[in-house]
Amino acid sequence: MSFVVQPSPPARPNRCQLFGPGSRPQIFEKMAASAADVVNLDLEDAVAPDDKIEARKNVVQAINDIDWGNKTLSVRINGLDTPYWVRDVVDLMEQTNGRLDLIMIPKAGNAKDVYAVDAIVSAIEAEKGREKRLGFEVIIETAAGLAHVEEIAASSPRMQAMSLGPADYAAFMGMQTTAIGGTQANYYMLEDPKADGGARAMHFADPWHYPTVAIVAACRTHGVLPVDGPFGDFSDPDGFKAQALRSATLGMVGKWAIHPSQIALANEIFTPSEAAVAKAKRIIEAMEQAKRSGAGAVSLDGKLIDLASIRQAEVVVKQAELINS
Ligand SMILES: CC(C)(COP(=O)(O)OP(=O)(O)OC[C@H]1O[C@@H](n2cnc3c(N)ncnc32)[C@H](O)[C@@H]1OP(=O)(O)O)[C@@H](O)C(=O)NCCC(=O)NCCSC(=O)C[C@H](O)C(=O)O
Ligand SMILES: [Mg+2]
Repeated sequence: MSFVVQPSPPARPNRCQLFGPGSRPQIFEKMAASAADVVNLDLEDAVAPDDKIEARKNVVQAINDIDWGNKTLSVRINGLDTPYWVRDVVDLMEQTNGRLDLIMIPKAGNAKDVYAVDAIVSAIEAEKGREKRLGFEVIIETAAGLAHVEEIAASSPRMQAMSLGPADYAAFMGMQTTAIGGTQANYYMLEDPKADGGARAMHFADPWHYPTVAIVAACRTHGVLPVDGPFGDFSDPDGFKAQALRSATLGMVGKWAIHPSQIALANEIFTPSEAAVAKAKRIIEAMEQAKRSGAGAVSLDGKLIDLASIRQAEVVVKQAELINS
């Protein structure tokens, strides 16, 4: 046990982050009317270089003009290795009305990347006398980002969320795939040749397991929301759900949607089911009784529960309360 208490992440739902290119203003109203908790207007990789300036203008106008309701509103700026990002930040800070909640920093490679954006945002916030502090979210999608994941999570009090970007991650790691997330056909093990009469079933492994766990650990240490990134094949709802279930099981709180058909899937998987909440409440109740009778560990439905079970059950109950609040 550490003397350092694990800080809580921001208390807001983040089950689904819906992305849309800044160069496609026709869909902005649909994004605002969607059931996603977070809307991400994109200035980065979904916008062609020739459209960057126009997309920035569209996004500034949309932030000011559209009713975004109670959504968390975020803009993904261009990467710090491009000529666009400084103007992205300055225009968002100087030309919008204060509705913007977050800036998403793509390809964050170390804490200095976040510091650079923080310096500009802090200066303009102070100059303009803005009372609402803009938050940051980052994408871990490079080898450097993964190597420095913890310092990035700890980089600024503005940090609210951290996503895995499987497409760029695969590219920067030199992985042999062009798919965006999900099962990789060549990442499997064959059953022992001596087992099952030599039939040799294939067992697919999860190439996203390591970065997912690294992100979750860094986020949980520093009070940041860990989020699963995009699943590119929007014609494969089962594949999306399987990926989302894996990341939810490992501690992530939500997933990106790159098409409206993925919003309900993400919301379903990252909302604890009634059965899961009921079971969690039974565990808490049983442990309350156990504590009153002086026991630290008891059995419930033929299984061990102890004080750690309370903490596990509270994760489920708190997540459900957050969503229903
Ligand atoms: C993927 C798309 C290009 C598909 O667009 P489209 O062909 O228009 O789809 P549909 O015809 O099926 O659309 C059906 C209706 O839904 C509306 N629509 C489409 N997309 C969106 C959206 N994102 N938000 C809201 N509404 C949307 C259409 O207008 C249709 O409406 P209607 O006509 O009224 O029925 C497109 O979905 C798209 O652009 N998606 C977002 C792409 C994006 O932002 N990508 C960036 C994030 S992923 C990434 O960057 C990788 C990551 O960084 C990494 O490294 O892993
Ligand atoms: Mg990317």
